[in-house]
Amino acid sequence: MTKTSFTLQATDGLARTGRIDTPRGTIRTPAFMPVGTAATVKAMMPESVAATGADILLGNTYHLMLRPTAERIDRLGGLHRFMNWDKPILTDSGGFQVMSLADLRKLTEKGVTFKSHIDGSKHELTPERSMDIQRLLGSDIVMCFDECPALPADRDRIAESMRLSMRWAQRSRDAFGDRPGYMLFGIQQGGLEEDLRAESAEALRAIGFDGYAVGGLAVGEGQEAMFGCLEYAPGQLPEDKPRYLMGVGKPDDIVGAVKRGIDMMDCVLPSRSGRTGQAWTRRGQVNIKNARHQDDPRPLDEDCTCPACRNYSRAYLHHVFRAQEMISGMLLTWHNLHYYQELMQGMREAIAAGQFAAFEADFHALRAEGDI
Ligand SMILES: CO[C@@H]1O[C@H](CNc2nc3cc4c(=O)[nH]c(N)nc4cc3[nH]2)[C@H]2OC(C)(C)O[C@@H]12
Repeated sequence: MTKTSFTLQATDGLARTGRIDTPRGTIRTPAFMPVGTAATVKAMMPESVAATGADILLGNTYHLMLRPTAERIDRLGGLHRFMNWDKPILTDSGGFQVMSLADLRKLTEKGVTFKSHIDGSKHELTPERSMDIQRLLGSDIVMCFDECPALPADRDRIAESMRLSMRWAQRSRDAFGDRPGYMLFGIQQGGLEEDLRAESAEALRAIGFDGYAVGGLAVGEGQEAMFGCLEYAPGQLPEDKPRYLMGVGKPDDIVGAVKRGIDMMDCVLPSRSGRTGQAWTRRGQVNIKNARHQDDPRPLDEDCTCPACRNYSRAYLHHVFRAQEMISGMLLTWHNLHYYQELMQGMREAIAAGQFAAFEADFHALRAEGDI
């Protein structure tokens, strides 16, 4: 199969379930994408990531262009071969990471120049260069090169930034060209301003993309403001294409986003917090480094089938975190990613059965406040 397609299979309220078909495999939506920033989902073997149920993972243009460079990965057969992951990969386009990680950034109409946070070397990213890097990586889903303003920002700054991103979206589309089997997603901007978000959605729709991301969120605005934006932003985007909310989030963020019509999400949280001893479970959060787990023979989550919950006690996990053993981050990252994928599967089934409201009620009823 050389084409790509998005098929909506069922809806329940604004929630949707479907599939994105690509030559490298099918992505079941709603989908959660583990983050594999530097060509690895930290502390996980690729086969373990697949075992958690992930259909797709995320890579980053910014990190890979700096090290080992997109040209080297291309010479070695592309990112899938390089990192031994043969399912779909979505790559972010670099603008957001430049603004959150690089030094000495200079933003012009052309693009962004910056110094590497790794070795201080000078680099430039433009829509054209970002498309070229993502092509060299072999990314199945390419993101437009955009600018994501830090919040809070005044309305004029948000409008100006959004309009720049829309001009960059056109340049990204033009530079991407015609690539059957590969998808290009536009990214909506506009901060928390409904009319600016509508203007951005119309600009993207006029250009035409294979999917549409809600960008500019999960940048410190908080869940209430994010959900407020999600009351209208997904509905401004084409209904027949995937809607991707970038950088989200905690389990309750994810359930709330799917409820409001989001199909895809990514977040460093399950892997990053797994490495620090923070476990996410259906009953809430467990900080395994807390002394009260020291003698607890129970698993993290009695109902979880992941290797950490099947084979180890809280006492063991507590011990290996205290002892700073490498297995600690491996086991908790595996558990967290497994839990996130179970959450997504549960929502896909609930939407297909017209039971999303009941699923959401159960989700919240089970979650205790604080450490369990
Ligand atoms: C919980 O993780 C922290 O929160 C950020 C995730 N939030 C986020 N919002 C995003 C927006 C955009 C966007 O508008 N455009 C493009 N191209 N990519 C984006 C990527 C994004 N990721 C992570 O980013 C930092 C490093 C700030 O902390 C993490």
